[in-house]
Amino acid sequence: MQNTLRLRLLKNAVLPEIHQILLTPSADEASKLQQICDKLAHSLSRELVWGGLLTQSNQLQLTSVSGKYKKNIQGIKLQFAKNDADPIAHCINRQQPVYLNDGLKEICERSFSHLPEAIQSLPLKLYPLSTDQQCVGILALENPILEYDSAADLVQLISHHAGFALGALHSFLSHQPPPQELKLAAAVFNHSLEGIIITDTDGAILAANDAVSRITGYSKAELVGKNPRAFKSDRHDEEFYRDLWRQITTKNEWKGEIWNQRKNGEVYPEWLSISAVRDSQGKVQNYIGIFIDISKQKAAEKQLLHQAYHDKLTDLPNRELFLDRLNMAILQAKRNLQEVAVFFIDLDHFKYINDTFGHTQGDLVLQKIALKMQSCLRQNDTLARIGGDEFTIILQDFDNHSDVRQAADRILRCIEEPVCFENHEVYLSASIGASFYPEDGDNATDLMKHADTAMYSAKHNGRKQLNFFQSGMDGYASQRIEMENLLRNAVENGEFELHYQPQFDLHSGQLIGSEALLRWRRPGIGLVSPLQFIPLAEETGMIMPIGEWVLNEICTQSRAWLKKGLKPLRIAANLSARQFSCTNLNHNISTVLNEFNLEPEHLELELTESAAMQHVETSLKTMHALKQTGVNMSIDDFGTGYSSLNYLKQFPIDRLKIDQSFIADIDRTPNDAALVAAIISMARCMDLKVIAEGVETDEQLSFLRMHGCNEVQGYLMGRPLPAEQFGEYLAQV
Ligand SMILES: Nc1nc2c(ncn2[C@@H]2O[C@@H]3COP(=O)(O)O[C@H]4[C@@H](O)[C@H](n5cnc6c(=O)[nH]c(N)nc65)O[C@@H]4COP(=O)(O)O[C@H]3[C@H]2O)c(=O)[nH]1
Repeated sequence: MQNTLRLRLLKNAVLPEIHQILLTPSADEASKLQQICDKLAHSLSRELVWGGLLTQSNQLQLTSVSGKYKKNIQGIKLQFAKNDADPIAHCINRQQPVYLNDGLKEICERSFSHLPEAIQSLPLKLYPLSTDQQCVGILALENPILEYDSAADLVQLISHHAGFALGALHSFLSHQPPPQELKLAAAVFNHSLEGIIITDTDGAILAANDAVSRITGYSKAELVGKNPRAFKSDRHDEEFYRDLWRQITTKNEWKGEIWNQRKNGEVYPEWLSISAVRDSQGKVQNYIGIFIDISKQKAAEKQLLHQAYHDKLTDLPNRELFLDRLNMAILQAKRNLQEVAVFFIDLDHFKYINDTFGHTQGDLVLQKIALKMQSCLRQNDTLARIGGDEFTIILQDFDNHSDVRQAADRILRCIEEPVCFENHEVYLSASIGASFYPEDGDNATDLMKHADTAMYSAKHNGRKQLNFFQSGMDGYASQRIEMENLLRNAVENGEFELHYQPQFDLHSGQLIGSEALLRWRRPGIGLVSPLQFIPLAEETGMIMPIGEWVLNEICTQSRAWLKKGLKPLRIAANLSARQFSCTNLNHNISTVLNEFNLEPEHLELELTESAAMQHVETSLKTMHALKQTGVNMSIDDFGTGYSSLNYLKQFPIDRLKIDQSFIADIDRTPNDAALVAAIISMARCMDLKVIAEGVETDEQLSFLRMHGCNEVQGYLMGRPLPAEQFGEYLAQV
């Protein structure tokens, strides 16, 4: 009873300590065995306890010895026979304790012959250190004296546990890389930039490296024992996690992007791979999660995606995104039986802004225009920039077409408000074309094409307006392309000619000049009015070579008439707004005058009021430069624009040309009569000459004379004539 009690006490005291030794993380089997020997020698008061481990060459090496003769025994390798007659082989093969009455003498006597007789013959009991599958060594204890004999059970239990633990460690080590590699693996684990988490099968974290703490914000102490569920964000639903675990169970791993939460609550994306670690029986032992924080990559990816679908200058959606949204809008409208409106917006004469102020300022203006347009749209309307000065809009959820018209009017009005930048103020306008789903097309391509066609029609009809697409406009678009091609060849093919219309002094009645008016003699068609092709030539830039041809032709003709002995005559040339904004215009004019040896005062440049007033500051500079060349200058179509008198005073011009629309109605519309009278008196005050064009009747002529108009031009006095006929006319006057 006493022995049983003592044994129980011993068991309670010794077993946990032995377990502690066995579970302490260490790969050194001999040292664990040594600690066990020491513990048993001390607790059971034995003079000799030793432990031997089986070597690869099948010897038993006494790696651990406790007791007085430790030094003499430790390290000895015992050779033993394979059959059960050898007690060591018996213990190992049968996995049973073996009692040695004659102690060490019974095993490999030669190995211990140097020891004192008392030790050599100390009775011993050998216990196998074994698992079910294999034996890794032997634990030997001085034979228990009788009173402690019952401790044999305890020693057997210990040897069994030790055998199991050492066996497991042995098989682990035999599958592991050598210690140097183990150290390297540990270094990789600790210093890896990837977060590495090892959990048990319940998901409790057993180990986490520094990167995990850095990424999640939890300290290592906080992490151990925690379930990675703590990192869950609300970005994924339960099905996502169910699917994740389904994959780990069936495919042993899951890889993918996941949004997790840091300790501070911040949700971030990570690239995570979770693998299940299984034992040789395929049973899951652990889970290993390896992840990297991809928030920076995600941000860069987002940025790239944004750039791919947005315009760099205005940050508005670009063509790709616009088409994508339009397709969506069409699908939605199809479902809800609704309409979609598409606007194609082109700024009128935007090129002048770039040409005049430079591209940087031009870009600034575009940004301001984009902001303005955005401000007059609803939140779910899409505004995109699809090219230089081209914008497109998708409108949804409107009741009728008049709502769409109102939206377009709002846009037109806000574009017409002055744009201020640095010390400048510019006035712009736009032309808008609109098409509707399903009326004008059931797909994005057709709707865009038709809105574009409608926009060209708006330009053709005088700009600054909205035109809805109509089926006949298709023809207009193809006509336009055809016309553009024909115009391109017209200069080269010599299809242009100039007609000259005389201008007279109203008081003396003398011929004082002429205006050169362009005609296009289209093969097979005949003469085409400039009104039919000048706007297109302006738009496409074709006006530049055409304008150059006109100036050259005027000079050639003047020289020819002079050569014929005719009196020199002032000839007025119409200058397009595009030509006027050309930076080396004054140089070109001087060159051509020099080339033909003509006096500059015999050339007059007519600039329309709207072109002159468009960029007044620049106009002023250009006009002064032109004036330096000695040519005359006049403002054409005066009265139709919005001249600022303040600027007008500063323009170095010689005459104002009153637009023929006022002259036509002088005798019918009192307002026009009053306006013409006012223009004449204002010009007089400003010391400018006034010429009235489109004079067709004697009444108009009398009115102009009565109000002091200086010069006149019109069918009443003479129609425009081809050069040859005009030469003949000149010869007569
Ligand atoms: N009803 C009526 N019309 C009269 C009368 N007297 C003259 N006209 C017409 O009025 C227009 C006057 O030219 P504009 O105002 O400069 O208006 C010109 C001018 O703006 C432009 N244009 C003509 N030639 C050129 C050119 O070489 N370059 C440029 N950029 N534009 C040109 O085309 C416009 C139209 O030219 P045209 O068809 O030749 O038309 C001419 C002329 O034929 C009249 O008594 N009654």
